[in-house]
Amino acid sequence: MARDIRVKICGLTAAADVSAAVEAGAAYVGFVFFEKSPRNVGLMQARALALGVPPGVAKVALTVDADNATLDALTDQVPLDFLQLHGEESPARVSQIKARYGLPVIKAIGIAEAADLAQIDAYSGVADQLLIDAKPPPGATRPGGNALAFDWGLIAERDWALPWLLAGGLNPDNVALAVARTGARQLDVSSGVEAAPGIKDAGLIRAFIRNAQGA
Ligand SMILES: O=C(O)c1ccccc1N[C@@H]1O[C@H](COP(=O)(O)O)[C@@H](O)[C@H]1O
Repeated sequence: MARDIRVKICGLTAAADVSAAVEAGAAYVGFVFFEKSPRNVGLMQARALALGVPPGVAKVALTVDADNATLDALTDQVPLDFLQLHGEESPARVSQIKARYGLPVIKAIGIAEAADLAQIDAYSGVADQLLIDAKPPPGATRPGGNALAFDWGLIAERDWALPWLLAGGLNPDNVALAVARTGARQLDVSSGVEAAPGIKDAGLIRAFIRNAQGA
């Protein structure tokens, strides 16, 4: 039987990839605003992509420790449904951003060991959703999008009051196991549906969502 799993396809840079994600059944599409990422998009590029997203599919902007000037321009130019904060934003900064922009916030938390799970509680009162991702490896040039999974056993049998997404190293081959091990109802993927860093593959997007939903 098909599972009711909501999928976010992140790091979209082309209209054809947005269409592929939407047609495959994505619940969220994500645009990366981080210059060191191969998936980085400019404001006008993101605006054009976001305007092509149909109602019912949430548009998410991913930023990393962005300042107010950057977020002012972003939220002014690009129609958005969520901000995904993927840096070291403190709980106080998350609250400030929520109040200033009036958008729900997804806060990314990097996990490498059990002690990192304490971060989840720290953000539970302020974020609208959590994104539980692998902590970047030493020397990484970006805090996510590294095709790296964490030990799913660390969150097996766990649940939190907030809605949450599982991320980090997911791909069409491991997604069913990830869902079975963690009980995640929402998933986020970027590298695992790419032919090369920053180049999405429509076939992999379709396979990911199909395998995630067990269809
Ligand atoms: O995708 C990026 O380049 C990126 C840059 C900076 C922060 C986060 C980024 N990606 C997010 O990381 C997770 C996991 O990605 P992956 O599936 O392991 O490639 C996901 O939320 C991406 O959107």
